[in-house]
Amino acid sequence: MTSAAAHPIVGRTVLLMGPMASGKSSVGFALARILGADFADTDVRIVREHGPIPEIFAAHGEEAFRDLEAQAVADVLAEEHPNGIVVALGGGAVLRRETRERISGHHVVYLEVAWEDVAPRLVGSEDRPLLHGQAEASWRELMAQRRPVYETVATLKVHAAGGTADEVARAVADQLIPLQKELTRERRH
Ligand SMILES: Nc1ncnc2c1ncn2[C@@H]1O[C@H](COP(=O)(O)OP(=O)(O)OP(=O)(O)O)[C@@H](O)[C@H]1O
Ligand SMILES: O=C(O)C1=C[C@@H](O)[C@@H](O)[C@H](O)C1
Ligand SMILES: [Mg+2]
Repeated sequence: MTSAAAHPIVGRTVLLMGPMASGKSSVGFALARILGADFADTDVRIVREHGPIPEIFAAHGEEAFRDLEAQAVADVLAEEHPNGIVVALGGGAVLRRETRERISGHHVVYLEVAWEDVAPRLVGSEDRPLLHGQAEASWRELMAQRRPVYETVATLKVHAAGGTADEVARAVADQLIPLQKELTRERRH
């Protein structure tokens, strides 16, 4: 494990973004451990406070879910995390402009995957209402709409299917740390 004092990400906020099943939650948890940072998952916070995501979609619709999600992101960013925090976002969180504005200035890591990578991970998935039981067609359609947003918002893009979640987290850390060093050096000059 990298010691918290030894790496320049300490105290920073890192947000993980990407499509359903790209590994935001699993990689985020592992990355927080590597960085010695706190971890939050906005989907988990919403479920804890408001109940299962499919029930929120069914009872109140997607926009109501997006309101809760935008608030969850705002709340986590307003908290004090002296050791830094890794935040797993929901797959559609960056569709909201207010969220894009709030996260700008932080590290936003795009976990890039293809359908073929995530298909085995989505087998039997029942907690993703936007897939409507037609996982491949729905996932591909959402990606066609969202890829340009992900590409625009990302400060770092990482291929997220070349190994286990722990290995992907290691790859993210290995790219984030020099990036932050570079940013810190630029700010000093
Ligand atoms: N690199 C990986 N290799 C293999 N399996 C993985 C990898 N990353 C995540 N998984 C598995 O894929 C599934 C989905 O991962 P995870 O829940 O982390 O994705 P997510 O991006 O948070 O999805 P969602 O948008 O629905 O929140 C989980 O069962 C997880 O264990
Ligand atoms: O991609 C999406 O729009 C979603 C992804 C999940 O993380 C959840 O936030 C929810 O199921 C919606
Ligand atoms: Mg997740």
